[in-house]
Amino acid sequence: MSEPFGTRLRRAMDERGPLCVGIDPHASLLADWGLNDDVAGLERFSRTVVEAVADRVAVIKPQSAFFERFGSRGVAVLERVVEETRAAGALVVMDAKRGDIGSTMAGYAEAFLRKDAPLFSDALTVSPYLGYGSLAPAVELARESGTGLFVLALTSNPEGPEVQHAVRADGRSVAATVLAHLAADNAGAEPLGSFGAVVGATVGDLSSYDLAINGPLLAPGVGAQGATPADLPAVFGSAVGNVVPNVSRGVLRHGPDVAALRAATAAFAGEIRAAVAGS
Ligand SMILES: O=c1ccn([C@@H]2O[C@H](COP(=O)(O)O)[C@@H](O)[C@H]2O)c(=O)[nH]1
Repeated sequence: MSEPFGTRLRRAMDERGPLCVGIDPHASLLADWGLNDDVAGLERFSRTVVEAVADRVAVIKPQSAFFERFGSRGVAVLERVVEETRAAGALVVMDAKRGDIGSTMAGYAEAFLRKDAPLFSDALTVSPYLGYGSLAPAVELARESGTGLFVLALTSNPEGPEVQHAVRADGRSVAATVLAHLAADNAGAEPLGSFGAVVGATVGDLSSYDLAINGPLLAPGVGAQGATPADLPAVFGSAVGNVVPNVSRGVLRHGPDVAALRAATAAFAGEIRAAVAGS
């Protein structure tokens, strides 16, 4: 049986720090890097990021949307990015935000979490808004293949609260319900469960939420969306040690120079380390 994602992630965070660098090849970034908005530009951009940082950060998060927009040739680039990232020692969290009825969810799970799949990743972002139970096939396959999930709970965008803060008949919010399901799926896991939540670093006061899910908290929003590493202790409180902060554009805007990408990554990593240590 494969070593669980949560165990591998904890080790990677301890060895390399918790920073996750996102690969988000926006058309505007390709232009800023002097690249064409085509498959060759996509490939050069993504593989430069892998070369610059995959040997030094715990996690790389490719944003599938920016590869899918080029069709099958873009997806082929994504396959190479996944392979090269893992070869360089970083874990891959595929940000594809999949979610569907259970029988279809099984197909999505096979696409990303089955060991011999071309896009086999260490973890996948998923949406629970067809009901957390619809994710069961992905939870089951993740357990089998030693992979993980990051379930959208409290997203970093301003539109999220209208759904996520909605209160159910039992008085509990939708997001709190997602967190409670994750805690149940992570019960008894050591040192960390494999089923994480996406909780934006921009969301502000989380004191009414129980973030003690015994799993990782993927925190987008640092950098371009306005949150800073210094905000993390106040937002996540005692759960800050399980936070995996994601920075995409905040690092990527320093390319295409590899040394500059590395310097930006090191600066974020240092600020995050200092913020977490001082909390
Ligand atoms: O709540 C969420 C969930 C996912 N994301 C994704 O993270 C990155 C953020 O990129 P930045 O350039 O650092 O803003 C991007 O891929 C989003 O789709 C998120 O921002 N918020």
